[in-house]
Amino acid sequence: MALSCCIGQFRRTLAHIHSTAAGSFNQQISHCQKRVYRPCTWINTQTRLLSSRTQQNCTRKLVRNGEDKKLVICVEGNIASGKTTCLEHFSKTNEIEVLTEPISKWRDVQGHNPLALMYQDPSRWGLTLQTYVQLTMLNRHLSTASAPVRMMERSIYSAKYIFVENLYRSGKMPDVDFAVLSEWFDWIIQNIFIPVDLIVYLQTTPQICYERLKERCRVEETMIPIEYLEAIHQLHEDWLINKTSFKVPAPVLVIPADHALPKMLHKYEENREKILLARNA
Ligand SMILES: Nc1ncnc2c1ncn2[C@@H]1O[C@H](COP(=O)(O)OP(=O)(O)O)[C@@H](O)[C@H]1O
Ligand SMILES: Cc1cn([C@H]2C[C@H](O)[C@@H](COP(=O)(O)O)O2)c(=O)[nH]c1=O
Repeated sequence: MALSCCIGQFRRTLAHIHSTAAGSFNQQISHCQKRVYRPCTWINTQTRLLSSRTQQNCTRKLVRNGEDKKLVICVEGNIASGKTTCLEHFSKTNEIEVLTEPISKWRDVQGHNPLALMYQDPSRWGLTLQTYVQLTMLNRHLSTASAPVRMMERSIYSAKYIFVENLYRSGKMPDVDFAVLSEWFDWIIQNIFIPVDLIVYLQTTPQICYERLKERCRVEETMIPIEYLEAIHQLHEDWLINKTSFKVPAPVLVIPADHALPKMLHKYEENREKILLARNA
């Protein structure tokens, strides 16, 4: 009842906002959020303001139309933990749309390979790669849904909480680079609605990932030492299991993923319903 009241109130506010001029548009939002938005084509045509299922107390963010209705599941895990293989499995289901990581873009942006550059010289190129990862991840999150359920590989959250954090903690990202990236990230999270209903965490041991990574043999990753995978593993554990590092944006379903492929496929089937019925209230 309270919710429908709130939605009704929100719709009235929305109708009012839509019917007002640009200046008034800014006023309406800043009244609520103490921030001023400059209306632009993208905002007017692609987004709307929404008091959504995760936003209360008059907090409003830019939202793409329909984004609040589809189910979003992010598959998280260490490098070579089996995320792509898991997504491939679920991609055979009609109502599921699968978005793999935009790694081809990280390997080729206008002829440059920021992923390779980052591995060659993280202090120099970490910011470059992570800025681009953040942009392409945001783009993935905001892309138009083509099915009622979206499963995506990683998220804008893990890019920041795992990879940027690791570069910074290991002394390979200068303070100023970390500060700039963090301000960008915080702005995005505070101002753009990025819904996640469930995180599926493929929990592996670093040694298993190391073996799978060697077997996959991606050229940029040939010099990755086991210590790097151990650090990435610990950051995942602290974020998603111990919950001692950063806010977790959705409930977490942990799937132990050290097993051989046939057993993993069986586990995915066992968890299918839990995954597809997830809804982050
Ligand atoms: N359960 C598994 N057992 C053995 N090898 C696996 C398993 N799952 C994936 N692989 C292999 O390990 C490598 C990494 O898997 P991938 O799905 O690409 O991981 P990610 O997307 O997490 O980096 C690939 O060569 C893949 O074929
Ligand atoms: C998100 C993210 C990824 N990377 C690197 C880590 C790996 O080398 C690849 C992703 O490979 P995976 O097999 O899909 O795990 O990209 C990075 O350096 N920074 C990031 O934010």
